Amino acid sequence: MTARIIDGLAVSRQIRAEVAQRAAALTARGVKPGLAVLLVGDNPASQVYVRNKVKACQENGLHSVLEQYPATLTEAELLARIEALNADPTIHGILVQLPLPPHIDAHKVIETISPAKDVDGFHVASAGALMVGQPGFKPCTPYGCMKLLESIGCDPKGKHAVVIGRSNIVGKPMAMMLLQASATVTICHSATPDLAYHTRQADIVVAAVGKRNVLTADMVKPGAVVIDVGMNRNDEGKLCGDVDFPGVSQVASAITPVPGGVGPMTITMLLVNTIESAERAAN
Ligand SMILES: Nc1nc(=O)c2c([nH]1)NC[C@@H]1CN(c3ccc(C(=O)N[C@@H](CCC(=O)O)C(=O)O)cc3)C=[N+]21
Repeated sequence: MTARIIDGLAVSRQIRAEVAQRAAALTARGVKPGLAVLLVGDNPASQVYVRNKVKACQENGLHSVLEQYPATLTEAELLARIEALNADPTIHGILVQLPLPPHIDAHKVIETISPAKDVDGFHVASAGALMVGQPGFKPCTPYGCMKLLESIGCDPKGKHAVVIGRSNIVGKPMAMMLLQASATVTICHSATPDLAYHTRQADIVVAAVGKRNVLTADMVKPGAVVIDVGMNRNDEGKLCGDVDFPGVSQVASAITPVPGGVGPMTITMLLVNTIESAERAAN
């Protein structure tokens, strides 16, 4: 079997077109959706990411503010900046790019963002809302993975989904979203003794570890759907995921590539959350 490749760029384009329409409608009503992106320090990868986020806003009719601060910014200064943005009616979403310098407590920073503007979905209130099935912002990466499943007509209901990785920003919320969609969910992680035992039973596998070749062809049930959240570099310095793509695509029925899979969806769902926030503010 050769798997269908799930095109994250194409799905992104479609959702971004809807975002642009909603942004235009809001703007016509006098509410231009606005995102503030805060970057502390000069991590080159972070600079590329935040620029891509700002660009995506511009392309789809959202207002964005990029605030760049030196690594010497104090935690108190950052918290004060967030408080000001919480109170700013032109801003509907606040994103503080991670990682933060070690002298700043990321947890404290995230908890200072108003849950109403937490478009990353990282606040404990957002995590709690997801857990109990209440409205709140969903973390963009797993939310994007759900949209990718939807795009190929894969309904998790009644399926066995295996999530590899238990991070607060991907693994845990991914498992919650799949559970909400009525999948039977297994969460595997670094202390799972026999990962392949679990993945071989999965109808859906989501790999979110941050390590190459975590999932190989022998670990996948024929016909399974495979979502690769990994972002790694191979020996040639090329971007690659957690999944052995050439091998697994011979066994799976559908698979996301890296790049061009989950990555673009993360930014797309950030736009969706920001629009959602602006719509709530306008109503
Ligand atoms: N507060 C916060 N929110 C985030 O959402 C957040 C963050 N901090 N810190 C860093 C990670 C990483 N992240 C990515 C987003 C898009 C791509 C993306 O578009 N990737 C492209 C390729 C990009 C390339 O070629 O380098 C793709 O996979 O096709 C990747 C990574 C968001 N993050």
